[in-house]
Amino acid sequence: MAILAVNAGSSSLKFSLHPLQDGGKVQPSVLNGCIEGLEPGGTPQMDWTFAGQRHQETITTPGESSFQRALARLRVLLGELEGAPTIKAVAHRVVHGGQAFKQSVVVAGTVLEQLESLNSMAPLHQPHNLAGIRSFQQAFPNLPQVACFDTAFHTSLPDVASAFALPQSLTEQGVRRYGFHGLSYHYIMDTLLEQSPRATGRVLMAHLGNGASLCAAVAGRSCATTMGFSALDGLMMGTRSGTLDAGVLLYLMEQGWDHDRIQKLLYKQSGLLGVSGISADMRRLRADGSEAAQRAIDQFTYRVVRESGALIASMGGLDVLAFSGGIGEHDAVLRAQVCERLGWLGVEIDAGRNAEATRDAISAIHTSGSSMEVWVIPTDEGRVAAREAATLLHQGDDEPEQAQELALEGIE
Ligand SMILES: Nc1ncnc2c1ncn2[C@@H]1O[C@H](COP(=O)(O)OP(=O)(O)O)[C@@H](O)[C@H]1O
Ligand SMILES: CC(=O)OP(=O)(O)O
Ligand SMILES: [Mg+2]
Repeated sequence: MAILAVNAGSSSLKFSLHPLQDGGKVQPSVLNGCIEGLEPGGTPQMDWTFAGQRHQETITTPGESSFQRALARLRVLLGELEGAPTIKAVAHRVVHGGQAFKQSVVVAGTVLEQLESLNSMAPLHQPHNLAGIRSFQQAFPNLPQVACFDTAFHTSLPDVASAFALPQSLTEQGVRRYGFHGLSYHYIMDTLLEQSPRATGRVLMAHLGNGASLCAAVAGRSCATTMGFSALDGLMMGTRSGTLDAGVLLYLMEQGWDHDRIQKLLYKQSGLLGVSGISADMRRLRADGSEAAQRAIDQFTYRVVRESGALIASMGGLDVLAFSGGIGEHDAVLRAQVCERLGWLGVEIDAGRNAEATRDAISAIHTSGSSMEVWVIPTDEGRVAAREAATLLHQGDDEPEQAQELALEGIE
């Protein structure tokens, strides 16, 4: 038996298959894949690795939309893989759980409607996450669908960190900091706790990918984070501005900018792409070498350092720093510059270990004289989602009246 973990985005669908041990313990994935080109009119391309073999193909399966075509192909693929375990449930990454969902939930009753009411708080993610759940419900009607929230890891935020300096009535309505990338932080935190006794102290985790954020955790629990009410706050990102003086929005509104134009600006035209005018992709900017590309990289680095300082101060110091996400895992120059600028804290990394850490493995990159540990942790949001689903279903298994026949009959 296994759990299929799914991360449905605006233009991509990431999936991984996690076998379950007896007792419900989740194993690392045996199948990992990504389908890109899912935007309307796009040509879906699937890239997947099974049993150590990588495959790539252009999806030609017919269907109403590129997402439906991709899903139809994925169904067939899951049935074709020789020796793959039977799927017991599908675990979906859903970025926003709002005030109501503080932990993972089996999607039933009004859950989808409640989650839909949060769409405008994460317009780049939530509608696609939920469309993914609906499509998988139709494609695999016999399987439980489990929603696993990015916001759940941050429900431990103290009020002082989660409330904005706004009237209490708005805070009570739910206008407050939720924080995101929680599945990733959950994974990084658990990994650090397995690797180092110091991880029970003050930890700063940097998830630097297309979306980017920082999380401060003490005793394994989130106590401050840079993303807020929406996934716009905090660090500069691939196409998002991060923290912005709200006065800029008032100014733009006075200039006649409407909601949709401002939303597009903040979510799709800013960040590395907006500043460089070249690309949202850090690899392309590093390779470009132009002044505009360097300006965007410098600003990204500066913002990581500045926000790190704020979060470290909120914890009163630091014991462990961890880099993750596409940029955090691969970009040794970024890691070196961030650590150098935090040198006043006593952090020191080994240049050789830092350069080597660009491989897909957990690495410690600090020197023996460093006052804090520095780790590179390849994140695995799918594994956390699968684990959450396995736990929920295991609880369900203990209640005989809820026992269901979960065999994957839908797959031809
Ligand atoms: N070798 C690399 N060097 C620098 N940046 C990289 C490298 N590999 C990937 N990245 C960057 O990682 C980012 C994507 O991160 P990822 O966590 O995969 O994003 P997401 O899951 O949000 O789509 C892109 O900006 C990409 O350029
Ligand atoms: C919440 C968020 O920004 O997610 P991602 O990094 O996947 O875009
Ligand atoms: Mg991501």
